[in-house]
Amino acid sequence: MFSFFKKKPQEPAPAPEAPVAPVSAEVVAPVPAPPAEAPAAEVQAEIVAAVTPIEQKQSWMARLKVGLSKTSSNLTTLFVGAKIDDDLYEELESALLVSDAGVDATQFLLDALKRKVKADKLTEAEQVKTALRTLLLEMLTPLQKPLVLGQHQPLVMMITGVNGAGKTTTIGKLAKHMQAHHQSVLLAAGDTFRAAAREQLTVWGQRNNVTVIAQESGDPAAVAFDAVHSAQARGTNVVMVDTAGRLPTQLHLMEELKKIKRVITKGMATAPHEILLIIDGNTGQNALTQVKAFDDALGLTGLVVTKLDGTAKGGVLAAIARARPIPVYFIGVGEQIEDLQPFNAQEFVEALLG
Ligand SMILES: Nc1nc2c(ncn2[C@@H]2O[C@H](COP(=O)(O)OP(=O)(O)OP(=O)(O)O)[C@@H](O)[C@H]2O)c(=O)[nH]1
Repeated sequence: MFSFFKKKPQEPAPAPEAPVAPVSAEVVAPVPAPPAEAPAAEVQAEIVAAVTPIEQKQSWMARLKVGLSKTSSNLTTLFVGAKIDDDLYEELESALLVSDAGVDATQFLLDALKRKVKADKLTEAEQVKTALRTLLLEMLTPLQKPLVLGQHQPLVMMITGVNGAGKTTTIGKLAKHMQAHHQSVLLAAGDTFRAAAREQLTVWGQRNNVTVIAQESGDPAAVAFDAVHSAQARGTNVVMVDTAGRLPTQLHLMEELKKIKRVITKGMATAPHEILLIIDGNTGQNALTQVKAFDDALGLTGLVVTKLDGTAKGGVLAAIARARPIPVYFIGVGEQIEDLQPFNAQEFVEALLG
C-alpha cells in the first residue's frame, strides 16, 4: 500500500501570481507579497490508500525482513531458551549496539525493559521479547507520519543528502507515486556540479512525462527559483528540488543549501514546505550525525531511509527517534518504484523482532 495524506489548503485565499522574475545567481527579484498560492488542484481530507496487490506487499515485507535479517537474528536468538538475568540484558545490549541503535537509545530501551519486567512480573524470556517489541513500537511510532499532499499549490520539496544516499533515485520513485495520485510533478535539477546528474534527470523526465528545469551552468538556487515560478505558472502540483550530495562537514556546501532554501522562499513565501534528508540505511550511526547537521542547517521536515535491503541494520531509527524524532516518510528496500514505501513502525518492528 502506498499512501499520501491529502488535505485542504490552510493558506488564505490565493492572491494573483507575481510575475515570473528572471533567474539570477545571487539575489532574486523582490519577494512577492503576499504569498501567491493558487488553489490546490485537488483536495481531500482523507488518507488516500492505493490498493497494492497482496503479493506485492508480501514481497516488499519479505525484502525488508531479508534486509534486516542480521539484526533480527541477533535480537531474537538471544531470547531462545534464555533465563531473565544479567547475561540476557548484556547480550541484548550488545545486539542493540551492533544494530546501530547507539548508546542512548540502547540504554533507554534496556532501562525501560528492566522496569517493565519488574512491574509486569515477567518470568519467561519470550515475554521479555514481547515487551521489547512493545517498547520499540512505542519508540518508533512517533516517526510514522504521512507526507501531506494538496496543502500547498505547488508543494515545494527540497531533497538533500550526502553523495550516493539515493536522492535522485528517490525523487524518481516519489514522482511516479505522486503521478499515480494524480499529482503533476516538476523537477529542479539542482545538482549543477555534475553535468551527468543533470542529463540523467532530464532524460528520465522526458521518459516519464515529468518536466525538468535544468541550467547548463549556474547556481542551484537559481534553478530552484526558476522551477518554483515555472510550477506556479503551469499550475503544477509538486516541485522537487534535487541538490548535489554533500557532507555536513563541507561547511561552504551546507551554506549553499541554506541559500537554496532562502531563494526558494523568495520565490514562494511559504516554501519550501518539505525539506527531506535522504539517508543510506547502511551508514550506521553516522546517519544520526547527518540528521543532526542537516536539521541544524535547514530544519528538516522529513527523512527517507534507503537501502534497507542491503547490509543495513535498522537500529539507527531508534537512535533517530531518541535524538531527533523527525518523521520518516518513506523507507526504501531496492531500486524498483514499489521498493519505496511509507514507513510503518509496526511493519518495521515486525521485521526486526519477528
Ligand atoms: N539496493 C538499493 N539501492 C538503492 C536504493 N536507493 C537507491 N539505490 C541505489 O543507490 C545508488 C545511488 O543512488 P542515487 O539516487 O544516484 O544517489 P544520489 O544521492 O542522488 O547520489 P549523488 O548524485 O552522487 O549525490 C544508485 O545505484 C541507486 O540505484 C535502495 O533502496 N536499495
